[in-house]
Amino acid sequence: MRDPDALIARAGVRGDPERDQHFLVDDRVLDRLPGHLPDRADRTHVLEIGGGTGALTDRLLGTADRVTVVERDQTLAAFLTEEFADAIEAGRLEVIGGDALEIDLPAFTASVSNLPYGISSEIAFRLLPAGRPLVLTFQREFAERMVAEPGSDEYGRLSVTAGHYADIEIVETVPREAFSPPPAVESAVVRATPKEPEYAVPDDETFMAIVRAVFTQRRKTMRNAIRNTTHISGIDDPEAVIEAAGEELARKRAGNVSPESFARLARIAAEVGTE
Ligand SMILES: C[S@@+](CC[C@H](N)C(=O)[O-])C[C@H]1O[C@@H](n2cnc3c(N)ncnc32)[C@H](O)[C@@H]1O
Repeated sequence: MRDPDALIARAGVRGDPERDQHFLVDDRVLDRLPGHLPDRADRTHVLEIGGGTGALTDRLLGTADRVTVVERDQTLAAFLTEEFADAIEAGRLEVIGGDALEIDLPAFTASVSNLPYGISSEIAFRLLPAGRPLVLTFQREFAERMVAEPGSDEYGRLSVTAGHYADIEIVETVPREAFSPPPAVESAVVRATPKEPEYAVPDDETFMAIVRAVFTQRRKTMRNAIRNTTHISGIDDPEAVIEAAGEELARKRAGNVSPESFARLARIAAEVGTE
């Protein structure tokens, strides 16, 4: 496997935190990342967002049939193309020099990525609906919000929406020193194993809009949160929704409402609350 420090030296770059560039330099963490995919994950086409100098790309080529890496920085994309010319030639690697938020992402069977932190949420919600296993590195605090349970301080919109698509687990925490340059905070590696939710929703958009709406008012009771956020939720008749949902839910705060109860609320809203 390629040495991460040697890759940085060959690329002749220094990670620029302003551009979300923190390169992983700890071999043990790098070696473990592909192995965090679920055992039965299909590794025929692994997508990596933010290739950097290619230390993770190299490990992915060791386990996947084919890898596509997206890198916005054109200097780094050019370096990856040169460094991994053999794999490209063999049809095992494609380097896309572009912004992962703007390009059409290719169909992939799994993704392992050390995400640019500035856009980790947007990227996660581009990847999760694909229903493929993901191993993603985030800021630790963000990862903790993803896995949080109802009733905890960290539980919120992110926990409900991520959990809608996948079982989310933190599989390891990564210290700042594992990166060059070190980021301001610790990181955590998350495994997302796709699943069908254990509840029915009228459609994902209605469910997501209601969750987004009521968490903007997380200190209010659900009764007031539903009333105050119809411009976000799209609910036309909040009083009918509150009445059908019942007093027990109306008195709770969003932070204590389970995903199943949000799903029930979305079903009620689709039935009685929207025109
Ligand atoms: C945290 S670094 C990870 C680099 C490498 N995978 C590693 O583990 O060492 C994130 C990388 O994403 C790239 N990046 C930042 N924003 C991006 C975007 N919108 N689309 C694609 N790549 C981006 C940065 O240039 C940087 O190389």
